[in-house]
Amino acid sequence: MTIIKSIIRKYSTHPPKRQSSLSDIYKLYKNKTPITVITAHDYITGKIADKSSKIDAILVGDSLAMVAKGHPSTLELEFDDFYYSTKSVIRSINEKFLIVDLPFGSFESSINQCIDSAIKLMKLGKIGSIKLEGSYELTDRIKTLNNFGIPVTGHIGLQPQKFNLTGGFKAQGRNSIQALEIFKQALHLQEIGCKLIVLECIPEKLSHYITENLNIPTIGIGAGNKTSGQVLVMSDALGMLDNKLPKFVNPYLNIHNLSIDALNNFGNDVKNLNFPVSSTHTYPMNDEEFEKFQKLAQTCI
Ligand SMILES: Nc1nc(=O)c2c([nH]1)NC[C@@H]1CN(c3ccc(C(=O)N[C@@H](CCC(=O)O)C(=O)O)cc3)CN21
Ligand SMILES: CC(C)C(=O)C(=O)O
Repeated sequence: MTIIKSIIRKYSTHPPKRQSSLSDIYKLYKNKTPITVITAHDYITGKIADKSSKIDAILVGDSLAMVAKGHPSTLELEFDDFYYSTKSVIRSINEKFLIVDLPFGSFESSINQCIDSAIKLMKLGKIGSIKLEGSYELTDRIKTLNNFGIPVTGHIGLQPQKFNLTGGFKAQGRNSIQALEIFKQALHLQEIGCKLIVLECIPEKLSHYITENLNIPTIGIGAGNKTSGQVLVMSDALGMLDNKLPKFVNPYLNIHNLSIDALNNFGNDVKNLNFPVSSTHTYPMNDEEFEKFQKLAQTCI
C-alpha cells in the first residue's frame, strides 16, 4: 500500500458512498428488484431519505407546493420557490439518485422555456433526471432534453397539473378507451427517449400491462404493485400533515400527532418548571467567579 493510500484509509473512517446513477437504477430494473422512490422538499426530508438504506431515489416533486408551502394544488407553485427548495434538498443528498420536477408554468410556453428551466435545475448539480407531466404535447421538449444529455422521467395517468381538466385528483384509465390512451402515451414516452415513467393513480391491471410491454422502468403511485418501483410523498408516508390521505398511501408513522404530543410535553415542562433541569441543561459557573462578578456588577447599578 502506498503512503498516500494508507493516509487516506486512516482518516476516512466513513468514506461517503458515491451518488447512484441512472445505470444503478437500471440494474435494479434488470434484476427485477422493486425501485423505491420517496419525495423530499427541504434539507431535513432530504437527509432522512438519503440515509434510508432501502430508498433508491429521491424525487423533488412539485407536490411540495401542497405539503411544504400550503397551496391547494401544484399550479400555484412559482418556479423560484421550487428552485430554492430544490437547492435545500440537494445540499442534503450524498448517495441517492435524484429526480426533479418541472413545475407548472416552467416548461409549457416554448421548447426554449422548457430547456432553460431544465438547465437551470441541472446546473445545481446532483440531478439525475428531470420529470415532466404529459406525453404527446411534450414530444419536442423531451427529445431536445434528451439530445442535450438530460435524462427525462415521464409522468402519466393522473397528472395533478391538469386536475382542472380531468375532474380533480381522481383515478384515471378505468375504462378501455382511457386505458388505451394511457398505454399509447407510455409507448410514446419510451419511443421519444424517456428513461423512467411515473404511473399515477391508474388500475393495477393497466399499470401491469404497461410495465410488461415497456423496456424502461415504471414507478407507480396508486398504481398497484406490478410496476418496476413505487413512489410516495414523504409527508404522506410519515404522516407529517393532518391532511386526508389518498387511498393508495400506507401511513408508516404519524409524525404530526407525535410532534404535537412532544411539543405539549415541552410546554408542560416549562410551565411546571421541570425544564430546563439545572444539573443537565445549564452551563455551570464557579461560586468564586460569580462572587467576583457580583462585586464588579455593583459598580454598574
Ligand atoms: N400529499 C400529497 N400526496 C400525493 O400523493 C400527491 C399530492 N400531495 N399532490 C400532488 C398529487 C395529487 N395526488 C393525489 C391527491 C389526492 C388523491 C385522492 O385523495 N384521491 C381519492 C379519490 C380517488 C378516486 O376517487 O378516484 C382517494 O380516495 O384516493 C389522489 C392523488 C397525488 N399527489
Ligand atoms: C406524486 C409524485 C409522483 C409527484 O409527482 C410529486 O411528488 O410531485
